[in-house]
Amino acid sequence: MSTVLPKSPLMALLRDMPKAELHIHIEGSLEPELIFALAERNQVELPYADVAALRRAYAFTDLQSFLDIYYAGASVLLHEQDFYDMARAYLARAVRDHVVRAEIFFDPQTHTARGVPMASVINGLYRACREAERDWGISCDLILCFLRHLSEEEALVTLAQAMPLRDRFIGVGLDSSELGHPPEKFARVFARCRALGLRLVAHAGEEGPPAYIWSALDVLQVERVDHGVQALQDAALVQRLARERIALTVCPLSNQMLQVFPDLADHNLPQLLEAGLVATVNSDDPAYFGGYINENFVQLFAATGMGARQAYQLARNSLQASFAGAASKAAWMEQLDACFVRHGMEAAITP
Ligand SMILES: Nc1ncnc2[nH]cnc12
Ligand SMILES: [Zn+2]
Repeated sequence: MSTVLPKSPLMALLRDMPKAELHIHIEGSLEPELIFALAERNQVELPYADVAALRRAYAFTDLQSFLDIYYAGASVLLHEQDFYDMARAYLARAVRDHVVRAEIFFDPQTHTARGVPMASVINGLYRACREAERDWGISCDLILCFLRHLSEEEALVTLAQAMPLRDRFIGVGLDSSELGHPPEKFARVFARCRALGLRLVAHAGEEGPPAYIWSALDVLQVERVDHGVQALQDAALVQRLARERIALTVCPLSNQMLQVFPDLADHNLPQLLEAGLVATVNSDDPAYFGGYINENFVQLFAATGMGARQAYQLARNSLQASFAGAASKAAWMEQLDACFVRHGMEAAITP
């Protein structure tokens, strides 16, 4: 349930500023209403009577308690059109939050395990991306995630299944249950992806220890770390992340809902910025965690007391850390500066 917050110039700026969303699981954007509509369309039985009963189940104690419900929700996705509808709905919502660039995670193994063809998953999502670019001017690309609770052999099979559609996704990631499944379990599949020229990211340091962030960097050679909030426990790791300008895709409302930081006021994002890290704000699974990207910004800033300078830094970080081309990034940076001037916040963008 989102808190009602006072309208202030800062909150208006947070909502209006152009930003990139770099950590969004498309299956986590499935709203309960769409889950029920797809269940009916596809004749899938759900273990919940109605939307309200499903929403009542969204009381999570940790990552695993969320994942169990998230995978159940995804069971209604069967046909290419379902994947298209889900991504179209997310992208329409992202445009309203002034997202100019979205790098969208998807979990193919959740679907291929139920007999859904890989092509249905990728083609539906891909068509939604291209049409959103055409219709709304948002830039978007897909990142295929391997489920880390499954084996590396299964990840290798998944990669082989996706190869005929290699031009339809730009990178790979690693998600699902973190504890007990360290990044190095996926060394070979990531090496293969690197050789294929795919961009590399991985969830690390959400619930897991700093050691998982080290191995995501050293073994998988990722370019960004998803979450990474546990990095602050390790001063040498913070130095490394800052020196190499490795971005962290932080998800405040997710961290609150999964009890990583039960109180948003205690979230360590202000300290991550203070330490010189390239932190960004993202929504993770917005349909489950109470808000899309702007809600993450607004609630985090209201709880921590951060101001316009941090807003500028976070928006810049997101655009800079995206896998978009240099010309697009330069254009978005200009739009960002213009937005701060329009809001009378020039002081926040002067060095
Ligand atoms: N927050 C999260 N962590 C790991 N895997 C996920 N899959 C969807 N959301 C996730
Ligand atoms: Zn995530």
